[in-house]
Amino acid sequence: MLEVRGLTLKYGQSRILHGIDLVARPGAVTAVMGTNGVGKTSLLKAIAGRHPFEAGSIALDGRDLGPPSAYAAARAGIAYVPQGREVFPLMSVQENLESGFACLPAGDRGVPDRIFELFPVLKQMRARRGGDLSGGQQQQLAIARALITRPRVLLLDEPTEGIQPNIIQQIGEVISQLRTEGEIAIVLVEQYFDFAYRLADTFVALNRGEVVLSAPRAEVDREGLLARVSI
Ligand SMILES: Nc1ncnc2c1ncn2[C@@H]1O[C@H](COP(=O)(O)OP(=O)(O)OP(=O)(O)O)[C@@H](O)[C@H]1O
Repeated sequence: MLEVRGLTLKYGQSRILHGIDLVARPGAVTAVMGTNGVGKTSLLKAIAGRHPFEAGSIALDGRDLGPPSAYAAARAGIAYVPQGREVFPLMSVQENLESGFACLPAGDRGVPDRIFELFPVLKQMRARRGGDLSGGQQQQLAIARALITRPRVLLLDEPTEGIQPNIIQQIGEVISQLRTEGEIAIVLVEQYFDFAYRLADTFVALNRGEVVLSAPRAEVDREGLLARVSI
């Protein structure tokens, strides 16, 4: 279980996150929602060790992750799929997948068949350069690369952004499968409301760097949530 407590984060003198609490459980999708600029990406970056935070703590299964470090977070089991995907354009699909090995012990450095079961298109395109894939295929590659690390937490930053509907559906199916398997805590930052609403077990709504709603699905009214996370 991922536990974020009292997280505050600054860019220069501007405080962007003000004491965020968030819990994400294995086998559940925690959707982090809110309008542009409320701090969703900053929160994921902090959890992934990509940006220092000012105060607060991040713990995985009761163990504090300590000072922010992308490598330490990845080693601990936190995988991050950034907004914009960050696929290496000149490297092949296979090489992009293998770049996920960096945080794994040598004995675990193989691409499991499971990855190609989840994303069959990547098997066909193994030798193709990352930059030559469509946006949707790149998004699938970015998720696959994150799963290579056998994470306990999967952070997804706007996985549907700029992607055509049939691939959005496939990505939704993969997220559902991962949830059903129950091993991974999924934190989904998403502006496509219906996509997030369909998948999420818990909703966390942010406004101006603060949590304004945190509730399980059963306690959330769709229209009320939509009003809170829309402009
Ligand atoms: N590197 C940075 N330096 C300074 N300010 C930043 C930086 N990155 C983000 N910000 C600011 O921090 C605030 C939160 O940004 P963040 O990207 O976390 O929001 P967001 O909710 O993910 O937005 P979006 O939905 O548009 O991606 C915004 O006001 C943004 O302008």
